[in-house]
Amino acid sequence: MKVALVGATGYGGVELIRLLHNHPVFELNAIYSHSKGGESIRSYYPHLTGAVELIMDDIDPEKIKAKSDLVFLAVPAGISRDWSKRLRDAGLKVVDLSGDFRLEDVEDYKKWYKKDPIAKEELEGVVFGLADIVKDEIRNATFISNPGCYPTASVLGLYPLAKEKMIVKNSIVIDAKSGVTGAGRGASVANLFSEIDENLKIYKVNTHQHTPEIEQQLNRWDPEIGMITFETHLIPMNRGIMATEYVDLKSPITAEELHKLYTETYKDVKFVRVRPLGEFPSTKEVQGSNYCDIGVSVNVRTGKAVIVSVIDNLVKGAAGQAIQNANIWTGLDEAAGLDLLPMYP
Ligand SMILES: NC(=O)C1=CN([C@@H]2O[C@H](COP(=O)(O)OP(=O)(O)OC[C@H]3O[C@@H](n4cnc5c(N)ncnc54)[C@H](OP(=O)(O)O)[C@@H]3O)[C@@H](O)[C@H]2O)C=CC1
Ligand SMILES: CC(=O)N[C@@H](CCC(=O)OP(=O)(O)O)C(=O)O
Repeated sequence: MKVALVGATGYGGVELIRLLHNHPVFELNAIYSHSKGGESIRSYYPHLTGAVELIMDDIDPEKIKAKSDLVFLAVPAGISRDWSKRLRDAGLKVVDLSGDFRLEDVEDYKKWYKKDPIAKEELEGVVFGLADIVKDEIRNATFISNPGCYPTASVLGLYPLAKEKMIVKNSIVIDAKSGVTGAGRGASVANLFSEIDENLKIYKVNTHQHTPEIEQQLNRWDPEIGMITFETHLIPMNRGIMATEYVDLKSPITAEELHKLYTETYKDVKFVRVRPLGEFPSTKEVQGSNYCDIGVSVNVRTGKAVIVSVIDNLVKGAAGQAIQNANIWTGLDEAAGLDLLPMYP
């Protein structure tokens, strides 16, 4: 099946190029950029020399449709919405990596993304593609909205407790850290080496746009979960997210019982790996892979459940999950092209 990529010059785009290069069915035959049409992707990413030397074209939905059946759209929120519509109108299947279509409440989008809300009709048929959990919804989608990086780690970390309705209202605290590639390739002073190296910064305190996305998903499984406290930090590394979730539970539970809940929930879920009790994952242990690794514990003094979930933001948090979604949507093995061991060390 021929697939296209819009937003090829970005970090999400170039990670899609890497993963699609070895895909057994999807053939990436065309890539697009709004400002670099006519130029070779190699000139922006020399590591692709001799392997992928496609020339980028201007974004033209009709032209894309003539060449490909499915498109991965990896452009910023606020820009994605118009391209999504035009690509869908041209008859393409679209997997969108931006935050534009993730929030069911359009007022939430306005409030947290500080952009004009999307018309409700535009959300019809959109599926929030949390690929490890909602496979049946994905098979019946008309459009896939790929989850955000932090929400992927956080929601997979909390799903077993949410579906069993074990969480005390408004009690969830998520302390999350990300590598710098999460911010994309665009230059900014805040992301200079001299600002990031040997530094740890909290950002978007109580205002992060992924807050309502996490709440929306958790409240689907348990409407009593309410609101969360979600804080994000930038750490001096390229790839990786660690989300540590602190939760009050309605009834006391032992660490063994909690661990059993997680291992049972995820026993048939290929890309979520629950670590043995007492072991906690680190970001390097999933780097370059589509895995989300989880460690669980109970603080016996306070009774809080403490869950640690890690992903590679560019793979499970973006390109990998997008391909997993496209695999499921088109009837392929969900792991096609994604059976990658993490790069270690
Ligand atoms: N980085 C990450 O870890 C994650 C990213 N995402 C999401 O994926 C999407 C892409 O992110 P990322 O690759 O990191 O971002 P980058 O900043 O690295 O790249 C942005 C891309 O968007 C394109 N673009 C910018 N403006 C426009 C426009 N007006 N019209 C069309 N294309 C445009 C750029 O193309 P050009 O070359 O023409 O400038 C570039 O290819 C975003 O929505 C982001 O939120 C989601 C999860 C994780
Ligand atoms: C490190 C870093 O800056 N990460 C970005 C992730 C943004 C992102 O992925 O944007 P969406 O809202 O489109 O999902 C952030 O925290 O805003």
